[in-house]
Amino acid sequence: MPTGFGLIVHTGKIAVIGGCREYTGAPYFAAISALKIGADLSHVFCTKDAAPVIKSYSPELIVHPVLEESYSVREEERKQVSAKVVAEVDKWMERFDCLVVGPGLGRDPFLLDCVSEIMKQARHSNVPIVVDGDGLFLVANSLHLVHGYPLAVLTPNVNEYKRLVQTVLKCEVDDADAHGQLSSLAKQIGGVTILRKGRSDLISDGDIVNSVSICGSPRRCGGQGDILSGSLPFLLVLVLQYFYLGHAKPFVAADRNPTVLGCIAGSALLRKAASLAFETRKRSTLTTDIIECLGRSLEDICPAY
Ligand SMILES: NC(=O)C1=CN([C@@H]2O[C@H](COP(=O)(O)OP(=O)(O)OC[C@H]3O[C@@H](n4cnc5c(N)ncnc54)[C@H](O)[C@@H]3O)[C@@H](O)[C@H]2O)[C@@H](O)CC1
Ligand SMILES: Nc1ncnc2c1ncn2[C@@H]1O[C@H](COP(=O)(O)OP(=O)(O)OP(=O)(O)O)[C@@H](O)[C@H]1O
Ligand SMILES: [Mg+2]
Repeated sequence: MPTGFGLIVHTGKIAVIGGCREYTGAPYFAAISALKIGADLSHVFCTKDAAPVIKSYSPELIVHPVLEESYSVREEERKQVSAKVVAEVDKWMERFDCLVVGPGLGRDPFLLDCVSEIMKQARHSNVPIVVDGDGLFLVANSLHLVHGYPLAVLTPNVNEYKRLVQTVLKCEVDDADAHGQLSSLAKQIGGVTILRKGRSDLISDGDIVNSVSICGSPRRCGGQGDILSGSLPFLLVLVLQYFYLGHAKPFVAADRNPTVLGCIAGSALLRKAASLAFETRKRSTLTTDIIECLGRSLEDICPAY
């Protein structure tokens, strides 16, 4: 990865699609992590009742209260409301360098239908998409949303991975053949990049499998996955920009898939930050403590000077 990038590269307007009545922490963690590692602007598209809560966490975030859940929309209004929601996000689309779909999104069917349309628009505009949390629930039931899209990254945790394996490969998770199974899964979804989170993070686009196992944290507080999904866009965009320089056809010319490289960097960044936070906070470590260590972790991996 090039050094000094923080000074020269403008990467980044990131949008997180997530945040509903139940979950306001996850989209905040993802969006603030993007800013903490170098994104210029971080937007959150969430439901109307989640928006004031997320706004109150931080003045740094741009929060759009546009998503709707079934309970707030009458049956006969759904088509019209859906078109409005999709248009609200679409008018911003060309300004975004990457979307993160899923942190704290919830599983409301109407909301997920709208998010499917948003993903189609993003794909149509060639915007990279990181799919996490409830976004993976959506994708497991609607694989066509990401199938064959080289700019899609899926970041399943243990449960989300199990669901993907069951749905796509029609079998159970086989840890004796973890690399082979991950590779088959990525191939079956048309070569998307999958980052399987766990004791070691495994990353594959269906070709080789990379493993990141540098020291993380033994503390498993909720929200660490959200830091990862929020950090990935900046790193993906950075690596993609680097590969595009001087390459007419980056996916052909590059000897490594840039989305895989971005995932390796993201995994190392988070694990290092979690380890730094645990050094001082020990068992009281929370996600906010890890976010505070992202800057130091980034300097260790890729110094600004
Ligand atoms: N503060 C917040 O608002 C948070 C909201 N979240 C959101 O909550 C929604 C559901 O996400 P969850 O992560 O709960 O999804 P899951 O339904 O996949 O549950 C994950 C659970 O699996 C358990 N687990 C972890 N490792 C395991 C292992 N090796 N074996 C067995 N169980 C293991 C953990 O206890 C974890 O709670 C998503 O939208 C997500 O983004 C989470 O991101 C956590 C933080
Ligand atoms: N057993 C483990 N030991 C060390 N690090 C781990 C372990 N499991 C996960 N991690 C690290 O924590 C990160 C988040 O993974 P995790 O499985 O907690 O995601 P998640 O369940 O989606 O989190 P969230 O609570 O944000 O939804 C991974 O990238 C990985 O590096
Ligand atoms: Mg998660």
